[in-house]
Amino acid sequence: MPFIQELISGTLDSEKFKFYIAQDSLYLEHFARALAIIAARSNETEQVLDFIRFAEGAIVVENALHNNYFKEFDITKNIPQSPSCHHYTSYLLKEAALAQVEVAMASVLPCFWIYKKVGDYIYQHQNKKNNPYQTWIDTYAGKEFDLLVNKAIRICDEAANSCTAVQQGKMTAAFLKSCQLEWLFWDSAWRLEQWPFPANILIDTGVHYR
Ligand SMILES: Cc1ncc(CN)c(N)n1
Repeated sequence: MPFIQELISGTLDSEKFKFYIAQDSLYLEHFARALAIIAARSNETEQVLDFIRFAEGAIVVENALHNNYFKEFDITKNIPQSPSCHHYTSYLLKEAALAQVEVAMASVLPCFWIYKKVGDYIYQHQNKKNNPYQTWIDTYAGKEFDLLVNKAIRICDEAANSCTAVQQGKMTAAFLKSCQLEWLFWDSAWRLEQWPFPANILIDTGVHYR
């Protein structure tokens, strides 16, 4: 995707990166809540603990990185979610709350796995010289993130083993839906996606940390 290619070369328009970081920060808030709901609904103590740790990681580690970028790039806080961000987070929260918990687990798996794959790809092809997005690149290619992602994949595989073929089909569908929404999220940053309404009537239903 052009967003990824230009992140690699370091030529990405800073407005697009700022848009991405601001939206991703909103995404992470909701993603962490979805993980916490899955933790509460999990059937095994180990899974409860793992999903609580995943939720903590999304807030503490990933959002801390974003906060640094907020300062460095002077990004505006408290903006409303873009249409794609709103759609993706609403989908994850719906799955976390209403789907069979194994299906909910599959719906959040691309959030881990795609970032690992994309992170590794970027790391291997990166231009290290004066890339303004280096810290971002290092976060998702690191060993710690690798361990986290492998754990999320293992949990899903184990969960799938206890499911019927029909339930496994629903897990696959939820996984593929989130893969498409990950694609849409990058693409929306590239397009600087906006609602087709004037700014003064945009409604923000986000849950910002206080
Ligand atoms: C949209 C999105 N998806 C996944 C990740 C990695 N947790 C993220 N930061 N942003």
